[in-house]
Amino acid sequence: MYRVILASNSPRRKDILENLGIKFSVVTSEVEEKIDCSVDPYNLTCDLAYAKAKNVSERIEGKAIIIGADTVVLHQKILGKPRNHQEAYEILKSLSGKAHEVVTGIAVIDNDRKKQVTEYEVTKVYFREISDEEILKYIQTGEPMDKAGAYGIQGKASLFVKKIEGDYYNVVGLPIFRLGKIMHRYFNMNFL
Ligand SMILES: Cc1cn([C@H]2C[C@H](O)[C@@H](COP(=O)(O)OP(=O)(O)OP(=O)(O)O)O2)c(=O)[nH]c1=O
Repeated sequence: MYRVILASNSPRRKDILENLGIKFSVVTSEVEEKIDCSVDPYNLTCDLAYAKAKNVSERIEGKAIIIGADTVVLHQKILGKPRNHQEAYEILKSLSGKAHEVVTGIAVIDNDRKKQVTEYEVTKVYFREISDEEILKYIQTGEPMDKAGAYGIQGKASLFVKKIEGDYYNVVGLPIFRLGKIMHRYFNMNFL
């Protein structure tokens, strides 16, 4: 039986996988994430997800299936995590009243069979108009700072979301529908 390792520091990704009742361990990757806005954003998330999974696969002993992921928000440009409150304000202001994409790249590596699969998932998110006062109050909750696009749909930013098209879990950081398909199709593993 293969060990499953989640190569992520994100508590949200851990929660999503735990929800499925799968046995896995977490090993945080040592990849320093750099968002190069000149590259194709879909490839970027795949490359970063792969770099995280690969980094962990090189540091562990024994056979394992390693899962890495990377999430960005796309609205005119690639939006990662805000560096400070001012940037969080600017990002949220730009998302107000508009639709944007949340893209998560996912990489799965089987270190024994030297097999690897990388794909990405896109979810469209529609925000209502958000007033400056609401943006400032939201920033005070502390929610935006460790999240791509400066918001968490699973938290108080749910108040801003009119509708979404696609996988909700993809927005939270782990496209579970796609991951389930990859595991079944390429790694012969069934989460059910
Ligand atoms: C848009 C959005 C993002 N996010 C989070 C998911 C990711 O944790 C984070 C994007 O940052 P990532 O760089 O993808 O991940 P991470 O640094 O948190 O963890 P690691 O690299 O170790 O895997 O934003 C939410 O939790 N809710 C949301 O609604």
